[in-house]
Amino acid sequence: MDIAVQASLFDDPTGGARLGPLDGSVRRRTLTAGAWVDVRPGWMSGSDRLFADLAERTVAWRAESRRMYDRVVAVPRLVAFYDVGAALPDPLLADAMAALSGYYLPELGEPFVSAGLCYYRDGTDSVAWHGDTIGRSATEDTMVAILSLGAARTLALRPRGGGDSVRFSLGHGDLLVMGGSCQRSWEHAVPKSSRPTGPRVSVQFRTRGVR
Ligand SMILES: O=C(O)CCC(=O)C(=O)O
Ligand SMILES: [Fe+2]
Repeated sequence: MDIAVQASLFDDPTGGARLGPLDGSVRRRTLTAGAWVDVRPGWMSGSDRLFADLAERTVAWRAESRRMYDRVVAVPRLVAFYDVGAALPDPLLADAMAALSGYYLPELGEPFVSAGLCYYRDGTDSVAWHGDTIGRSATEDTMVAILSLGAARTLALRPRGGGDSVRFSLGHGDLLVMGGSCQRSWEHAVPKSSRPTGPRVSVQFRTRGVR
């Protein structure tokens, strides 16, 4: 590759990343009890630079070692949390949050304001079954929007109190949104993978007062 071209690629602060449209390209799957999941594969393209930066450079990852949500869950993974008003580790994440807020505002009635980041270093990192039920989501419908970067991992959902689970494979740049009663009436997990699995970063956008 020509040196000048290469230099200009590095100069591009987005690293060539681009968010596709949401209008007309989000597919909704209705679950039971007022829960639903929206999926938009390949929402962010060209996100290799963003992924590498988040994984290795711009995020102060910490180990998670606390009681999480409504039960004690195993959380072998690294995390970082950007609460309302905090500068996100990359302007692309601010763009993503703004785009999600705009698209979902008519249905959600409020913007996404926080970002939780999780780093799954390999297939042995995971998060066990839980709902995001800290705060208003314990009693109210909400949405949790997930932008997945890096290696593909399964996000599994199952109804609380038993029933068949539903599995989604989340790949590089994919968007998945859990909505309605999903945090209260269903649980979700990222199971361990026994196959060789590369690193993955998950970005979860939530509304005010929801963890
Ligand atoms: O890794 C994911 O995409 C899901 C993370 C999650 O459920 C959580 O942190 O609450
Ligand atoms: Fe969660």
